[in-house]
Amino acid sequence: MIEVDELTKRYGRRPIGRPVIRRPVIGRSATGLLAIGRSRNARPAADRPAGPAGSAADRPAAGRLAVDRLGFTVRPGRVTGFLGPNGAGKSTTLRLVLGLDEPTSGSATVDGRRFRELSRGLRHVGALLDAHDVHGGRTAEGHLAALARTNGIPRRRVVEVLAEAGLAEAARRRIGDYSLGMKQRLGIAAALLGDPPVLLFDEPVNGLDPEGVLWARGLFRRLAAEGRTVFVSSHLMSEMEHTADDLVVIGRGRLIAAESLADFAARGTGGGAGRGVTVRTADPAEGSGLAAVLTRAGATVRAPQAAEGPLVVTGMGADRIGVLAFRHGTPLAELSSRGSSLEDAFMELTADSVEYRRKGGAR
Ligand SMILES: Nc1ncnc2c1ncn2[C@@H]1O[C@H](COP(=O)(O)OP(=O)(O)OP(=O)(O)O)[C@@H](O)[C@H]1O
Repeated sequence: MIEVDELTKRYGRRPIGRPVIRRPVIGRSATGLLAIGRSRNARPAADRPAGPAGSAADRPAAGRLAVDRLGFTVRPGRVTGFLGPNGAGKSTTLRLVLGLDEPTSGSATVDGRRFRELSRGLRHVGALLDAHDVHGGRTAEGHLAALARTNGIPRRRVVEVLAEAGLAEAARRRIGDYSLGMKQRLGIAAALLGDPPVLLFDEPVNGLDPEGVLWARGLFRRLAAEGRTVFVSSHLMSEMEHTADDLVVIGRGRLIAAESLADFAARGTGGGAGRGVTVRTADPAEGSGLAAVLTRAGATVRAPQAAEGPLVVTGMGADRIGVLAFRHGTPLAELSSRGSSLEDAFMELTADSVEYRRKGGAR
């Protein structure tokens, strides 16, 4: 179980125009998990070379409240999706949970203890934060073997997780030659290495092909079915709706929702029937009869624009429409929900938190 309580992170000021210094944190902790993460803290000002006098590099950027009194619980035996628009604070929260950054206030614990207090490292928590945080000159096998060695994990696990991730044949190739999707698979393999009860994945399906996405979804479901805590971040609701049992949704560092997927979907416009259902009858002439039946049952029916066009029904779900059509003896050629209520709920609830969007454009 992961518990986050009043967690707050305010980043310090850093000069404009300088990149974030991302220092490897390998060896900073005996846990070994830190070997697959990096600190994103900028170097302290005194530590940095000065920029040209009066340049943008000398002007301080305002400190950034990336995580703002965040509180939620991630339960075992379930896949929990961690959602929010770009820059919402998801990666920062995951780094705080993993002890890779210090919170300004509040706490994050894994099974009741701060991550740094956990002695079993990768055998307690597995994480994929950034698939690129690997040594390009190593082979996948060498990388995993090194992690296994420093965490007291049997060598046979390296072979097992490489097979699980579909990388058995590429195990002896340089990671530098891997595609993004292969690096994601390797990152997931590394998270599984210690057979941990708690797993965190930051945007794990980025770069995966459709087969890879299906594999990852199946894997997360299986890990949860085994009783593990599975926390998966994404900025896309469509990724989560096939995988997650629960959702934690944040925007601008603040909690927007922490509830089951079903409860979250019910918040969408019309509770699932908001965008309507497309209904096409096999015989266009039967459409008006069905429209009358549906209207009597309480639905709103928009008539087809052309004789052979579909009806658009709102205020009633596809399942109920199917039952009424069946009872009325009307064969259907098409019955489909128009868009997802989850997507609606996500867009509506995070609308005020979206920071980066095209001016004058649709979200
Ligand atoms: N080391 C840092 N120093 C200063 N600001 C930072 C640092 N790391 C992140 N931020 C800022 O904190 C905010 C939250 O960033 P974070 O990467 O946690 O968001 P995110 O939800 O993971 O976004 P995305 O989906 O785009 O990856 C952003 O405004 C980001 O610019």
